[in-house]
Amino acid sequence: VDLSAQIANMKVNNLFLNASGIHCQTEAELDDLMQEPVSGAMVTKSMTPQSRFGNPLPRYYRLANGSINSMGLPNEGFDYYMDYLKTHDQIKPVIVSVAGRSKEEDLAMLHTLQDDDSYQGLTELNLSCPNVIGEPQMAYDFPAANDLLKEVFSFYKKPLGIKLPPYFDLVHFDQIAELLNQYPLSHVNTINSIGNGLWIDVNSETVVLKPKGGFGGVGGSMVLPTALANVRGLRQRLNPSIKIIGTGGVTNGRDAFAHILCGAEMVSIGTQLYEEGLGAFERVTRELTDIMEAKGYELLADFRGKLKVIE
Ligand SMILES: O=C(O)c1[nH]c(=O)[nH]c(=O)c1Cl
Repeated sequence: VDLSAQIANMKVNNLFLNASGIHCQTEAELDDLMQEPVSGAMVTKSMTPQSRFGNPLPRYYRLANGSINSMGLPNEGFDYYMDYLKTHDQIKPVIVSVAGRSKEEDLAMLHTLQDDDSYQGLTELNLSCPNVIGEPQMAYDFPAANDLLKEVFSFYKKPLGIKLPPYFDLVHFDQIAELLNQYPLSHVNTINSIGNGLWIDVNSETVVLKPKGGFGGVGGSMVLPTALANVRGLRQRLNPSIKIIGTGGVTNGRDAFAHILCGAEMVSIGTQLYEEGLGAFERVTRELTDIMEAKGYELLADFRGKLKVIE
């Protein structure tokens, strides 16, 4: 799938997809996403070479205005998802999310995808999982990320995007964009959860997640300002050929509209999709369509990236 081809004159109805990790680990969940009539694409749970149970429970907790998770990359393993693609009609593009626990694991999975002539899909290299115990986030280690991407693009010739964590300093927007602009990326998906937050139950004076002493990635409506900043900051700095999937904090049509104003080509829904169910796609799409009609916009391209600043 070439996102730009799908994006050309996209109307609202195929704008949305799930955030990786949400309703996308098992065959049954993937079938639900495949059959869901409104979303325009879907992404798998980030996969590792072997299946993983992930971190001990409790590892997800809903907050008043978001979520915190320390799942620890639970997934069915690379071969399971390859089999899924080979045995199911792709009614919509399936983005394959890859998250090796080392450079070697990333390269091994990407070599297999590159060498598999039957695989013509869009792949997303997740450089931003914050919850694998003892593993630093590659996307915060610029030299290591550059080494990895240099090696990846020496052999990987199919469409490839990367999933980034949020950055919080404009100098880091400059640095990651300068790094990424060297490579023929299909897209950047930003943001992943805000890593290593901490939530406390004051009544019991206890953390709410078991792994990592309670530290986990934060998502949901409270991360919208950070998500919008990262979509906007990267859109302003990345080559136009690198599309942006906006992820983070989308709960309604207004949030999706804001992501598109910042330059998002497609928009993921994560925490809200998990809490509300797949019906969120239809609701958010309807809300966005209503906003567009009220404003006189017919196409997403009519306002994409056209955020105004105060002169
Ligand atoms: O703990 C996880 O599985 C996880 N959780 C996240 O919030 N982002 C990720 O990329 C991953 Cl891989």
